[in-house]
Amino acid sequence: MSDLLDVDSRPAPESSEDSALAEYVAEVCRRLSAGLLRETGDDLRSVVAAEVRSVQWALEDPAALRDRVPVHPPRLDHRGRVRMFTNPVLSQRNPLAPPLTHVSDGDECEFRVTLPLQYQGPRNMLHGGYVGVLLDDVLWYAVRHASTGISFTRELTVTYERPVPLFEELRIVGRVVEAEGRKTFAEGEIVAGGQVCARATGLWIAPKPRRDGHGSAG
Ligand SMILES: CCCCCCCCCCCC(=O)SCCNC(=O)CCNC(=O)[C@H](O)C(C)(C)COP(=O)(O)OP(=O)(O)OC[C@H]1O[C@@H](n2cnc3c(N)ncnc32)[C@H](O)[C@@H]1OP(=O)(O)O
Repeated sequence: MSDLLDVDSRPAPESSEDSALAEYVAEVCRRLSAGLLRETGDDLRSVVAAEVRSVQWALEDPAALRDRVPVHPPRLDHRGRVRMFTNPVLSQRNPLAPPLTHVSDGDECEFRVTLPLQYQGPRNMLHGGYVGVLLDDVLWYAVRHASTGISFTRELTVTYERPVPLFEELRIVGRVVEAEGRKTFAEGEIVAGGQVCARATGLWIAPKPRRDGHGSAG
């Protein structure tokens, strides 16, 4: 993940081992979610027992996760407050996030992900609402990358051209089309197997400057 999403460079107010533990437990939660939706009977019990054992193992042997470098440890903001990266699409520490892998910035920002069962809408296809969530986040990121402050999504139009598949790698791409004052227009798409499955266009607006000259977001 790019430094763009770091709140500050000050050290995380918890040990690296604890940050690694939190991200590991989030991974276990993701596997458990998929297992609960996939398995029944004895297989379900085996999956649950195996994942509970893996958390016990990580808790009982602090050295077990020594080689893992936390991706999103908590940070301190400029007022010294603890800031957790909670984003439900990108955060390694949030079990709700797949999370996406950041591939590149530049004229286009690109992320990749292979989505498991818990994101299913129609059989083997991504839920349409989550298609919008992915595009909102990646287009927001492209806007953030191209500008100095934080903007909020004002308008997002999604066109569903073909089903977005689960269980295969997706490319999610976003780019800025035009910037004018507080407004930034962006567009992007989700691509699977070389085919565009969904497109989005949208408008992001930076909050009005406060009287002290700062934006009101963040
Ligand atoms: C650090 C790590 C963090 C990491 C955090 C990672 C977060 C990722 C999040 C992904 C993105 C999100 O989900 S963001 C969350 C979802 N979005 C929201 O909750 C936003 C809710 N809406 C709002 O708060 C507000 O509407 C704002 C702030 C967006 C804008 O309010 P405002 O500032 O009062 O806007 P307003 O004056 O009406 O409009 C500004 C200008 O835009 C024009 N305008 C308005 N709408 C349109 C339109 N559809 N098309 C053209 N132009 C328009 C107006 O005419 C005006 O032009 P002119 O008169 O200036 O010419």
